[in-house]
Amino acid sequence: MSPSALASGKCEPCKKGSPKLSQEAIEGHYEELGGTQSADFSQRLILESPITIPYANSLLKSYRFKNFRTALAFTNSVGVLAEEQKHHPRLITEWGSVEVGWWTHAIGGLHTNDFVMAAKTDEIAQEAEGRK
Ligand SMILES: C[C@H](O)[C@H](O)[C@H]1CNC2=NC(N)=NC(=O)C2=N1
Repeated sequence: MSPSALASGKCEPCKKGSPKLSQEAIEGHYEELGGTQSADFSQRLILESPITIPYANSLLKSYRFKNFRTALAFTNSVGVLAEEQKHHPRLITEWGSVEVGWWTHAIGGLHTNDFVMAAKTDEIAQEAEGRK
């Protein structure tokens, strides 16, 4: 799947028994997302953390903005997408940046939904006002 294929995907209902992605599938999707990155993005994948932290096995990315207003507008757009797709991120909005975290709490790990949402979030960011 290319980044644009991921971005045009739809989230499927995810229940407790849904399978987690394999390490191989995660790395494949992660590379696909990498194609949409630009230098001012920082994206990292936290996998197999030796300590128990709430966001181990999640897909995190910081998007930078010129001020708080534009960061908040982007946050709200991602929120609208989340409600549409019924898949919800962790959002940390600060002056000049928003950190978006995707993971699937129903399975305690990463699902294709997370990569679909990350690709859609990148698209929103590309159109967002006040990107830095
Ligand atoms: C019933 C509802 O669709 C589920 O609880 C959804 C809601 N949004 C969700 N969002 C995320 N990130 N992970 C989930 O497992 C999840 N489950």
